[in-house]
Amino acid sequence: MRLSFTKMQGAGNDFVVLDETRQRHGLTPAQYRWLADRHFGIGADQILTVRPAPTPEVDFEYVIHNADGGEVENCGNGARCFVRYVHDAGLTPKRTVRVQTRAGVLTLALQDDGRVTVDMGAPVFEPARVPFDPAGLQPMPEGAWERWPLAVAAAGPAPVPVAVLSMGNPHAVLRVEDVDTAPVAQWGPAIESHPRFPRRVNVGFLQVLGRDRARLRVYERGAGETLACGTGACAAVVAGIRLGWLDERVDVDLPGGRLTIEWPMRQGVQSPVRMTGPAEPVFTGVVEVPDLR
Ligand SMILES: N[C@@H](CCC[C@H](N)C(=O)O)C(=O)O
Repeated sequence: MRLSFTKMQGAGNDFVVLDETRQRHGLTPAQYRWLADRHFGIGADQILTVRPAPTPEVDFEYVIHNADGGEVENCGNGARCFVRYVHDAGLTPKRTVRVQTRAGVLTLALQDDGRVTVDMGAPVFEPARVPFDPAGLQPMPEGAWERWPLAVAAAGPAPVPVAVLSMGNPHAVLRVEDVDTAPVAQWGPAIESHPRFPRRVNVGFLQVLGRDRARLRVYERGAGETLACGTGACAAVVAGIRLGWLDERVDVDLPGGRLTIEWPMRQGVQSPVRMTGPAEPVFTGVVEVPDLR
C-alpha cells in the first residue's frame, strides 16, 4: 500500500501523521510498528491518524498508535501536531479546533507564534480509572490515594514511591534529585509493566528546580524514553502541585524542548490542565508499506 504521510515533531516527540480524511489505510499493528521503526520504516514515537468528525460536536477525530503498534487513548504532543497539521493541510480554516480522542474531546488553539495551547481536560485520580491496583497498600491520610505518593515495588533496591494519575492515559510520577542521573532506563521499563498497572503506565522522572520550573524525562509506555511527553508533563506538574512542590504555572524542560503547563488546582481538582508548546512539520513523503499481518 502506498501512503502519503507527514513527519512532525513537538518538542522532539516525533510522529508520522496519516490523513484518513483523504486516504483510508486500515493498517495492522505490524504495519504501525514498521512505520515507527527507525531502521526499516520512517521512524516515530507514535503514529497519528486524522479522521473526519464522528459527531457534529467536534471538527475531527484523531487516533494514536504507539511505536509498539498498540492503540492508546491520548497524546499531548501529538494533539498539538494534529492541529498544526489540519490547519497547514487546509482541512480547516479554524484556529481553535475540537477533536475526538479515545480519552474524550480536546480543544486546541493555534497561537500566533505557531505554538499550540491544548485544553487537556481534568486529571483523573481514582485508581480504578487510571487504572491502578492499590490492593494491600496502606491507605494514605484522609484516604486520598490521589494526594500522596504511593509505594510501588519496582526494579530498584527498594519500593519506589510514585504519584499515580491519568491524563486520559496512565502515568506514574517519581521525584528525582537530578534527571541526568535518574535510572530511567532501568526503572522505566520495570514500572511501565508493573503488575499494579493492568494497562501498563508511562513513567515520569521529575526534577523540581523551583516553584515554576522543572525538568522531566519520561519513559513512555509502548515507545521507551522519548525526547518529550505532553501528557507526561501535565501529569508531573499536576502531581507536583498536589504534593505542594509546584505553583499553578510551570515551565517544564524536557530533553527535546520546553512545555508550559497550567493547572488552577485552587479552583478545584476538576479544573482542566492547559499545555502550551511547539508543533513543527519536518518533511512529507510517500511510503510503500509492506503487507504485514
Ligand atoms: N507522547 C505522548 C504520549 C503517547 C502515548 C503514551 N506513550 C501512552 O502509551 O499512553 C504525549 O505527548 O503525551
